[in-house]
Amino acid sequence: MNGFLNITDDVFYVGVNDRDTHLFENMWPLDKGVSYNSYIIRDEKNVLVDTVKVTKIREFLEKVRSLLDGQKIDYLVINHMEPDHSGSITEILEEYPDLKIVGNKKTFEFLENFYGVKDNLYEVKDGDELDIGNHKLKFVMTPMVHWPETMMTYETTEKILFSGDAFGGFGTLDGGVFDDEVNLEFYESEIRRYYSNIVGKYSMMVQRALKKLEGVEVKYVCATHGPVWRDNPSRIIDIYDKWSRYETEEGVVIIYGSMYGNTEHMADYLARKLSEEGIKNIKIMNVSKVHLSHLINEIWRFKGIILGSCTYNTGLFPPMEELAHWLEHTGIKNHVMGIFGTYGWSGGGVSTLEKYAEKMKMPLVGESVEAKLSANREDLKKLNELAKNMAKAVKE
Ligand SMILES: Cc1cc2nc3c(=O)[nH]c(=O)nc-3n(C[C@H](O)[C@H](O)[C@H](O)COP(=O)(O)O)c2cc1C
Repeated sequence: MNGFLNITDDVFYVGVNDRDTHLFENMWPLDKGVSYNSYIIRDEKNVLVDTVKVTKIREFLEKVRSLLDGQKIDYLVINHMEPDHSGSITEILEEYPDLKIVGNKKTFEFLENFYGVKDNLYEVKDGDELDIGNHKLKFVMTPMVHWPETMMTYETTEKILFSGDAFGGFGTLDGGVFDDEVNLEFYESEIRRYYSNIVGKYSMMVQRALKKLEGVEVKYVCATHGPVWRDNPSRIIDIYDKWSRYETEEGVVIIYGSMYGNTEHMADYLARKLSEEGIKNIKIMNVSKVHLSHLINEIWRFKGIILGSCTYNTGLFPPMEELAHWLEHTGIKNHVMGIFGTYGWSGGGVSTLEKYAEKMKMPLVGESVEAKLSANREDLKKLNELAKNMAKAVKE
């Protein structure tokens, strides 16, 4: 999107799209890119809220300059110090050397350590307010959502919540910027992929942050990534509440690891049986092919997980091992699990998954199914049973 965009008469979107970066944080595939959102409030004092990744500095500065048209920036509010938002601070300071940087104590530690900046600081604490004319900013500390210094800035006159990374997600803003202009199904999925992989580990802190916002009227949610919510801001707040309480939808994700197709065959069989039991949301995903972030996204969404692994060198198929490790890292809760797999001689895949389920405190819906090399008639019967139990468990 070229140029700046009005959110209200005095509040503007000056963010940028990144379609160049392959991996966010050098880990998460950006198939559909990402936006770095930044905002300006024009008033007696002009305020810039967050900046953008430094690779996009030229486009960003052009937007800021053309909007301000020679006026200065009085304050730069830093809600989050991760470099995809703080990366342009040095350049902004070169252009607007007199501005005051608004942040909390932790923000300023990061600011000095990252960029050597320690002057012109305006420190705020939870609940502090800053009067900039017609608008007033109130600062809400939201530590560990998902860094220690994270905070939100609430503009009390127009009721705009500048929320930092909370409520944000992947996906560039391709023309549509507001929730009423875009395909929400796509963005909600990408917001959940961001949430489940990056923020979800800190769900308890998200809940704390949401409690602080209870009773606060929010007419706009302006996050640092993804769409601006003006039509239905409570929708994204409610979704976040749900995800951070580990609330799930009825459905089952079957993730399998298979070298020669025998374990995959069992996954297909299970899925058909689940369908016959009336489950509509069924996803079969190949752990070797689909990126972890997409697997975790679907797992976070649906109540039922069925993991299937062939045995490899007495244990789990390595890509399944990686998924299991990462899933544990996210701290996911409130799911039910089913297990199946194959082996050739001594086994090890299924028993490793069973130990994993116990460690994860994920109840097994039924007996695991372990086939020797390929599923025989007896194994299929057991898979049928597993599907029935899973269908029952996710409907509860
Ligand atoms: C490289 C390799 C290592 C294996 N290691 C074991 C093992 O340690 N123990 C075992 O019981 N089976 C082992 N197997 C046998 C597989 O688990 C078995 O062939 C299974 O049917 C493979 O399932 P798939 O067709 O879904 O790939 C191994 C197979 C391969 C190719």
